[in-house]
Amino acid sequence: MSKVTVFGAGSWGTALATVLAENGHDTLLWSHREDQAQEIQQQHTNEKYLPGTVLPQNLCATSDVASAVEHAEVIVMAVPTKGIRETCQKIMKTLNRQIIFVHVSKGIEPDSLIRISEIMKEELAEEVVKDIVVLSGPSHAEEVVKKHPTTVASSCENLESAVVVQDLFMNHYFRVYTNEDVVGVELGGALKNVIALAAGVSDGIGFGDNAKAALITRGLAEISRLGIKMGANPMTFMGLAGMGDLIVTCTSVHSRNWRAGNLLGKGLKLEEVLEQMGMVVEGVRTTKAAHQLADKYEVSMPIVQALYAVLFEDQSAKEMVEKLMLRMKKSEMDGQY
Ligand SMILES: NC(=O)C1=CN([C@@H]2O[C@H](COP(=O)(O)OP(=O)(O)OC[C@H]3O[C@@H](n4cnc5c(N)ncnc54)[C@H](OP(=O)(O)O)[C@@H]3O)[C@@H](O)[C@H]2O)C=CC1
Ligand SMILES: O=C(CO)COP(=O)(O)O
Repeated sequence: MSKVTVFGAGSWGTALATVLAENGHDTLLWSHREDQAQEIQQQHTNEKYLPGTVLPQNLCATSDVASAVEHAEVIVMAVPTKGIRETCQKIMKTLNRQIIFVHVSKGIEPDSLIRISEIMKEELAEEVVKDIVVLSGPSHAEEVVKKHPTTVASSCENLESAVVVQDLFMNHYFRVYTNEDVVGVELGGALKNVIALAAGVSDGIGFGDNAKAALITRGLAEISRLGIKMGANPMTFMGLAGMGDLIVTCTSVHSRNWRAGNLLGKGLKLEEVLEQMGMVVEGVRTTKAAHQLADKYEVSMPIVQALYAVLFEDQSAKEMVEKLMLRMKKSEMDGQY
């Protein structure tokens, strides 16, 4: 049994804390809101993020950072990308020993253009980090708490730590594979959100399965092209953190990115969509980052460009689809990998 603290009590942090508690680990869930920590601790629910779910009785919660840090042999970071720096800074105030960090967030920081593990390395002192492990794959929180079979990858350059995290989470409904390609696993998880937004837009406009299959397939080509230039193993994009997560996010009503895209496709403005969602839509900031990365690495990413124009340049989604379709003709294999 290990002592684990999960930082971030949204849908995913709560679902993962549930898996850990059910696996018998002494699990503490940290929320930045006192009322939410109390709800989880006393009523064993998290109604805003996982309505109707009864959480394990042995799952404890707190909003006190110092006791959350004190508890942890392993820390799981489950806050949205934009909260990673701030949460690491809070943890650094009292952490005085070396532990394994796991992160489960799926984003890339605009402007700095760095991945989550790189952000964490900037904010956490070397002396307190044994390793940073990424846990990522096709895994909607809503299905995990129903114990529906789910598979993810545990990724770290140090395989030993990836295995430690595999062992922490593995059970009969949550299967964890190891993968040593951290760059590919982080990029796959972040960039699929951009394509899922586009798939939602397509569905919102009223296009059908042909269009969605095109977005998934050509989206994967864009992700792979960029990922390979950034040093990822191409095979990762065929795996759970690549194709697997792309499929689940582009096709599931659970996906906030798909749902946000769907509302955009129906004609709502981005600000209206984000207000209506009330949960994190990582793909919006990551579209900005992906657009910048395409420029930086000189990679052709037409779907990313089209979505950027819809989100940030007030272009009509329908017109952007037409532009995508009427680009210069090419071979399917042109600049593919
Ligand atoms: N949901 C899922 O199925 C999956 C999500 N992920 C990834 O996990 C990450 C977290 O997503 P998810 O749990 O779904 O998001 P949610 O929107 O469900 O919850 C976000 C949680 O983070 C809290 N929060 C927001 N900003 C901060 C901050 N600065 N410091 C501390 N806490 C903060 C929110 O609090 P408040 O209520 O006050 O806003 C809320 O509790 C994302 O990167 C997502 O891509 C990965 C796999 C699956
Ligand atoms: O990453 C996820 C599933 O693997 C969750 O996707 P959304 O953030 O779009 O809900």
